[in-house]
Amino acid sequence: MSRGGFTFTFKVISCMIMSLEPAGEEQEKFRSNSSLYLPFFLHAFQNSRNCFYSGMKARDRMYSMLDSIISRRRKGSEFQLDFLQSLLNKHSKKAGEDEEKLTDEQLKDNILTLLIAGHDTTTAALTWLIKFLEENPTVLERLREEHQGIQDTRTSGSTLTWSEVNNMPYTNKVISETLRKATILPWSSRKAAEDFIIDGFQIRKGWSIILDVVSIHHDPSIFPDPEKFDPSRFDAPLKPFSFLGFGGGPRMCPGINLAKLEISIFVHHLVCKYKWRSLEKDDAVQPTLVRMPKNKYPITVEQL
Ligand code: HEM
Repeated sequence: MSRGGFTFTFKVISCMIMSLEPAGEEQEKFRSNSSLYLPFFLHAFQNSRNCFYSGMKARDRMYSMLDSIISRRRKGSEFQLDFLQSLLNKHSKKAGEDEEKLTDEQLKDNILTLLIAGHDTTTAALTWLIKFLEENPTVLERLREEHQGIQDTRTSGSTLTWSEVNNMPYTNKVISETLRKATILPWSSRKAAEDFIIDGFQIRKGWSIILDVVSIHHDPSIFPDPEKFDPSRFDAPLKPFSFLGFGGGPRMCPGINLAKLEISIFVHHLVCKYKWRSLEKDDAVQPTLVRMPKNKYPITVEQL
């Protein structure tokens, strides 16, 4: 699953951010370079010099590809309605303006940040979701009912409309429960803005703080029977900051709506058209920055 999920999420994100054609040569080059760049992040804690070297080289190749895309756009030989174009429109220097603009280096860093932050997380979310659905047939059945209901009331075509995507209450709960149980990003960090005391511990202004999100998401006083996959936990509003699947506060994930949109569309087609079965039973988690099933959860898929 994970390889297919990786390709799918990469194509969606690279298309939205900088209009790379889903089957084009640039898309393929970007995808293969970013799969070399990612291990550098994911294994940062395992200190691998090989990963670091090949990751930096892949980053430089992506920078030079971005240079040529940006130059085509600046010359006007290419125009697209995408995120890169809105950055370029806002950050091109115009005569008489003294507003601070992003440099091309900063522009390229922003694009790479979105690509890197956006697709591996979404791939992991889809992989866990497929695993949890297979392990919980009653949840799958209810989810399928929601999506078949959408299909049955549609008068034409198979493309989801904006209002259909925004009216999937059970799917939203399944996504949240997936992110709670799997906790794809296991920790977040913050710097204390002021002195404070928490549970009797004194924290000083300026200290770096690591939040252990796995423990919060598996705290039985907040989520009773925490190992159970139970989307109904999200029926009622939760205590603030107890669900941190996309983080919280001003540094919360800016890609939350895009991620939910991608997952909802994927789920719709998956549960309406297919059934699947895992090929291996293994609950181990890969101990990397983005938590994935260690065996990448191989499955066989059949049409319904
Ligand atoms: C299921 C998919 C995703 C999950 C689970 C996820 C989760 C997270 C989490 C937990 C954080 C840290 C928030 C905090 O510290 O409070 C984060 C940050 C971030 N995410 Fe996501 N994310 C996902 C998809 C995306 C997508 C699609 C994009 C963009 C295309 C994106 C871009 C970012 C960026 C740029 C940050 C850093 C924000 C900052 O530091 O100010 N993420 N994400």
